[in-house]
Amino acid sequence: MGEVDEAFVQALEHRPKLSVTEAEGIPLIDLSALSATNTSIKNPDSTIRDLVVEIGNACKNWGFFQVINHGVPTDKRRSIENMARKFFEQPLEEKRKVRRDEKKVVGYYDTEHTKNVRDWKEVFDFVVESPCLMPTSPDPEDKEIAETYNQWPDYPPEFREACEEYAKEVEKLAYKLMELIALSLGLPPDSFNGFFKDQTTFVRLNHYPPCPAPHLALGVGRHKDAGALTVLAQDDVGGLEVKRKSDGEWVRVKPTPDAYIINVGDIIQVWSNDAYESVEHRVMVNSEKERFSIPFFFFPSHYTMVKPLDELTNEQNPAKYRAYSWGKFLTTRKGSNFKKLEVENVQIYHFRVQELADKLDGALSINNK
Ligand SMILES: O=C(O)CCC(=O)C(=O)O
Ligand SMILES: [Fe+2]
Repeated sequence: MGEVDEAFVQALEHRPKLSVTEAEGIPLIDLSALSATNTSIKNPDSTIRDLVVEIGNACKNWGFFQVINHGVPTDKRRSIENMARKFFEQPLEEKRKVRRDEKKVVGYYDTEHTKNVRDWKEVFDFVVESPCLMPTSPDPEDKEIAETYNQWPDYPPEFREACEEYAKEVEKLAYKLMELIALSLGLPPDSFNGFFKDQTTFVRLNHYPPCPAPHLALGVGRHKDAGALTVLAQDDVGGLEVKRKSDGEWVRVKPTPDAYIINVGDIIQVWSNDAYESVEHRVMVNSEKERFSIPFFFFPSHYTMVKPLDELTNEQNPAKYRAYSWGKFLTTRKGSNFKKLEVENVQIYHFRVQELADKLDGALSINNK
């Protein structure tokens, strides 16, 4: 077994077990009720209501589920998968022509770190709305906003079209899922839609090459997704592991052909005031096979102030988080991808009301707003 650069090596307690626990019980949800001609989310009949209960339970108990009969055309998925394969096959100097840097925040990148350990992967990112508006600096006083444009490679020639068409289809699915989630929280279905006007959503093409030391390195280290919802396509190789809520065990999400893996992100956790929690996950690599995956990170507009929804808080269940600016949060995270930080990255628990109270050593009387 070969060795890898020290930058990739996980601390002992975070190294993957090479024996795999398959995730029995990650809910598999059939969305065909949504495409039946006589049903609509706006006017839910009993089939939609059953679906809403299923989605609510999956969000509460797992934070992760898979969907089938989701309405995303298979040919659009095949096409972006083929483009990803062709793009990553190229020599490094070709891929680096569209590399990401501190100014161009999307494009090709092969040195991402998760919690200060380098990931065994290369990625290509593109924003779904181009230009996409984002603050230029994490400094709360700096109000400058910049337009982000995608960088498209010359090869393969159909790359851009395949990416844009795919994103359009997955976006429709993401909106439907947010509507079902709203209903499952007892809210009107369109409760979240307004946050996604001027969205900062991006799609990532992930390529995990075979790794000579899969017992030391990870494709992506343990993390939670910061956005609202992630809609993930994985190929048939497998490697995604989810930290099971019931016992903290890392379990593998078995690939289901053409299904999407959906997970609740930090923003839904905050909006729902912890009714639904964002769950930790990571990606294992293996020594024989390369793996591809395509997450769609559904992100609100930069000017969204993320906080528990008023409809979901009251005197008995006060807001557990202070409002934070999504744009500033995102810019802080993006900036940190370029350096190996000595300190932990910004996390939603930094905005927990309790956290603040603890910090001030009880001097503060908790403000329920
Ligand atoms: O590749 C995967 O299966 C998941 C990747 C992931 O969790 C991420 O990019 O946030
Ligand atoms: Fe993730």
